[in-house]
Amino acid sequence: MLRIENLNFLDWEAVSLEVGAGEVVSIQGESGSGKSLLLRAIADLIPHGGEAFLGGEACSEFSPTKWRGKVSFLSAEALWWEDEVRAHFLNDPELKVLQRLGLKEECLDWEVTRLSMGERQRLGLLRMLDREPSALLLDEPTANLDDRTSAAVEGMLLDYVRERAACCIWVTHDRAQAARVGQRAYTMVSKQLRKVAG
Ligand SMILES: Nc1ncnc2c1ncn2[C@@H]1O[C@H](COP(=O)(O)OP(=O)(O)OP(=O)(O)O)[C@@H](O)[C@H]1O
Repeated sequence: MLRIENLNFLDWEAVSLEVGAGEVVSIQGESGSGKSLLLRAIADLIPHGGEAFLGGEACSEFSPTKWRGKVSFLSAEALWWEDEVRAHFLNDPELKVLQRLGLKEECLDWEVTRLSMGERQRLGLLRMLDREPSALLLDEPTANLDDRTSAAVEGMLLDYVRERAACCIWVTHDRAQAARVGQRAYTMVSKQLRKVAG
């Protein structure tokens, strides 16, 4: 379980939330309402008060790198630090996995600079799953994708959550997607996280 206790950042109201193993919680909200900041605070990427726990262990008991390996934040604009795509992976993704997401086998040999936004987004997702996180913090994971590829990404993420009993928070602007993927739905309004359904 991912448990968030009184997590606060900037002047947003403190957030407390539990996400069970194999559960997806969706978060919607207007642009600039603080959804990304919340995910970044949970991933310990920005200064915050309160605490997040994974399986009963507090974030503060982990090194930042270890915590982020277990509780992974996926931004629509993931950062790439090596020139070549392959260098970002611990294990090369299987061909059938690349094909499922509509990626070419040779894309692992490409320079990061030649990737389209959608290719970056899908490879960023595979890079995250390669590290086998226990919790996924997804910030608009299908933002740059066409409908068919978006469905493939959605399916892969939901398979991972189910098979690994991972905890997942999924930020999206797509109301239909929020209803499809989430067992519980929240919205960020007036600097508060409010439950809307489920
Ligand atoms: N260090 C900071 N100090 C003050 N305000 C900040 C800081 N970092 C971000 N903000 C502001 O906080 C607000 C929330 O940003 P955030 O990226 O979380 O929005 P969001 O809900 O994810 O939006 P979008 O849907 O457009 O991605 C924005 O107005 C942003 O400018």
